[in-house]
Amino acid sequence: MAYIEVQQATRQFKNGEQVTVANRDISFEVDQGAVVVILGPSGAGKSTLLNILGGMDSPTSGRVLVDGVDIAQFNSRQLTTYRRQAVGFVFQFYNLVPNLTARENVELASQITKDARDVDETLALVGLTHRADNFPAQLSGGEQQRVAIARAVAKNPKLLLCDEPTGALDYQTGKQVLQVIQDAAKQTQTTVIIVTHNSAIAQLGDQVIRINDAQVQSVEHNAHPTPLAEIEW
Ligand SMILES: Nc1ncnc2c1ncn2[C@@H]1O[C@H](COP(=O)(O)OP(=O)(O)OP(=O)(O)O)[C@@H](O)[C@H]1O
Repeated sequence: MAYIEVQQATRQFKNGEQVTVANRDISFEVDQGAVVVILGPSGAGKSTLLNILGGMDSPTSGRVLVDGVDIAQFNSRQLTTYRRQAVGFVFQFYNLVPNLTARENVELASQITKDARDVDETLALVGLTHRADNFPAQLSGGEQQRVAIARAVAKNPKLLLCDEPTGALDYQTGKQVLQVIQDAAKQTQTTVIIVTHNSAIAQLGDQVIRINDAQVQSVEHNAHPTPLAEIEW
């Protein structure tokens, strides 16, 4: 059985008379430890899908099996536990706590998880040992994003969800950050889902899911993902 199985997931939003279908009959499977890129234009429904996988939202209908459990059936308390224990998030704008140091930001995440990784080892994993005592404002964008990755990975999550993780970074820094995500994921055997509208990033995925107009357009398996150093965008 695949690690993630999304089966005909639909998410509708109702606003008075108006109904928006953000995800329509979405189905795909993901193997454990895979790096998956979800690609699609603005408004295609990527964030909606990521929110569902991350337990921040539930589909209106359909099943979302993660490690054999249907999270679409979870009540809000179960979703909170799922988010806390099973999911690491990396956002476009880092979302670090400004008055905590890099180490303290990572500690904050590890403290709420049962099976957390060692904080200093995790900072070393993202190459930030020397910046551990700095506050976010003292760090570059790329360094802040690496703290955010460390914070997500420190929870030892089943799933690492990244929403446009390079969206606020320049070209070279963006590449370095993707490399950190890829290396951290492979070393920790974490399943990674990266949402982006940048089709160049798709080449690094073990799997690429293209979404358009709320639906899955194609699912591609990549036996030989392109090494990041060779990807240009
Ligand atoms: N809470 C909501 N209420 C109503 N409509 C929503 C809500 N969230 C998303 N939508 C609509 O669902 C559709 C898909 O939105 P979504 O944010 O998932 O797309 P996206 O692919 O992530 O876009 P972007 O790349 O611009 O973030 C859009 O038409 C959006 O307006």
